[in-house]
Amino acid sequence: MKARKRIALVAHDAMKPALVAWAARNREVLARHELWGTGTTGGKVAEGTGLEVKRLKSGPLGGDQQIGAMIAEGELDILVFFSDPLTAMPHDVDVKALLRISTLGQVVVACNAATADFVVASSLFDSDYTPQEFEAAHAG
Ligand SMILES: O=C(CO)COP(=O)(O)O
Repeated sequence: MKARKRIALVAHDAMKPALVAWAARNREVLARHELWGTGTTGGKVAEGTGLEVKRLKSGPLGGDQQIGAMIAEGELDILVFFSDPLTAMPHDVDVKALLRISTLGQVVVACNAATADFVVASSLFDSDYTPQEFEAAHAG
């Protein structure tokens, strides 16, 4: 991972205000990185914060899968995904697939504001940390 992180922002409808509020609170930090988002989330974050967000398709229409494909290609470092734990989603399989490929791809995943705050506060966030180098440094 390079110092300039490639960050995907995704939120289910009930969680969009919380993600926009989180992004606004961390606007200065996020402005130094490359931001991607599913369609509606990306639009709301851009509108609410003035940050530049590259928008993919809406989640239920393939946006989650597009983000998953980027992760499979090694094109994203961090996924901030405020999922709704209280509502059944028609595209639940896409959500599961996205979290699965994120786990496999060593992507940093934050599913709520508490974790997202820890991620941006980490000393690793503004470093050239890579999970592979970290493992090598701490092996045996
Ligand atoms: O459904 C989503 C994630 O599963 C988010 O999609 P939107 O940002 O287009 O609402």
